[in-house]
Amino acid sequence: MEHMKFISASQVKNVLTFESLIPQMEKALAKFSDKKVVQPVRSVIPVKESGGFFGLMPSLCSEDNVLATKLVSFYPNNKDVPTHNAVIAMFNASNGVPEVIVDGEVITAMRTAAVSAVATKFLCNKNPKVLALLGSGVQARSHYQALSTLYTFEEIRVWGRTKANVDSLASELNGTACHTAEDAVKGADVIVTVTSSTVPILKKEWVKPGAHINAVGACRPDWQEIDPELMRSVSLFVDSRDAALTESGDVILSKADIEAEVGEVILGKNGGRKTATEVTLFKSLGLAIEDALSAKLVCDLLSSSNSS
Ligand SMILES: NC(=O)C1=CN([C@@H]2O[C@H](COP(=O)(O)OP(=O)(O)OC[C@H]3O[C@@H](n4cnc5c(N)ncnc54)[C@H](O)[C@@H]3O)[C@@H](O)[C@H]2O)C=CC1
Ligand SMILES: O=C(O)C1=NCCCC1
Repeated sequence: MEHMKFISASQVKNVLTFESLIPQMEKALAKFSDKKVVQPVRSVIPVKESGGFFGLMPSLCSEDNVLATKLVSFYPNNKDVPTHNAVIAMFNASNGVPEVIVDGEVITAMRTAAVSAVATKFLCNKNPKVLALLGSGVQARSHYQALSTLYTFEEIRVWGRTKANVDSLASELNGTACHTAEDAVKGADVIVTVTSSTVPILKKEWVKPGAHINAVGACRPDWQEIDPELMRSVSLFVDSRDAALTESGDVILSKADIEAEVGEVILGKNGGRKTATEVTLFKSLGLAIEDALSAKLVCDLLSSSNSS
């Protein structure tokens, strides 16, 4: 390990774009559901003293020569440092030698939103006009950017727990700061839940027929962001069935039936949305292969920018 490389967050930020990442995440979801990826459900250790969690996310995709693991911490109570921190360690899949460590903070922010963009592309009705963001942190910003790569929204609405953050995000996005979650989601075509809430914040009666929801928070088996009645009424898509049934309080506690993995929709094994009026919901937990293929993309982009 004489020559281990490190790629910093600012290097990642300089080369990674949603235009390049979204197709890569479509590939990651499809390969995962096509069983081309070896990946256990992540192991998570609660760090009780600080209310934080530490997760280990390994994956192998031999056809891409990718062997990697993300180490991620999420400390929802952090104030002066980011709530989510990560590194992605890349190994040579042929000989097992570690080659590069990539900062995972920007990748986690961007790949999660890119994955939601893919789910939205496959599940949403055509021409969504109103986007509602519930949450005003890192993922809210990132989801706006990723979804705006695919769609031109006429209206952006933001709601969150902290008024100052909601006001500043809404003004940054030229959107509307909403006083209640209900105000934000009424009539919205695409709804994104990106909070650290552990109790439901989105109710069934607020959601318009035909809406699409990306449910991104609540990654613990006893945490929820979505009203269980809404969970049971939607067409439910997930990134991984195994992960959803192990980690998602929204899925486990509501006992909602899973329609398919989004990767199965991409592969054409499931038809996705069946009617214009049903509500589709993508429950995202985050897959290790998303991180591995994002880190590989960063390495490839950096080496092509260095050689030109
Ligand atoms: N599915 C996935 O792949 C990933 C999911 N996440 C999850 O997405 C969520 C958002 O992550 P970030 O934006 O990075 O975190 P962040 O810390 O930047 O933002 C969290 C947001 O949640 C709000 N919030 C906290 N408690 C709340 C409550 N009780 N009610 C309403 N709002 C509340 C905060 O005010 C803030 O706006 C978290 O739950 C996080 O764990 C994060 C990364 C990947
Ligand atoms: O996939 C990830 O990375 C995360 N998922 C859930 C919350 C922590 C980070």
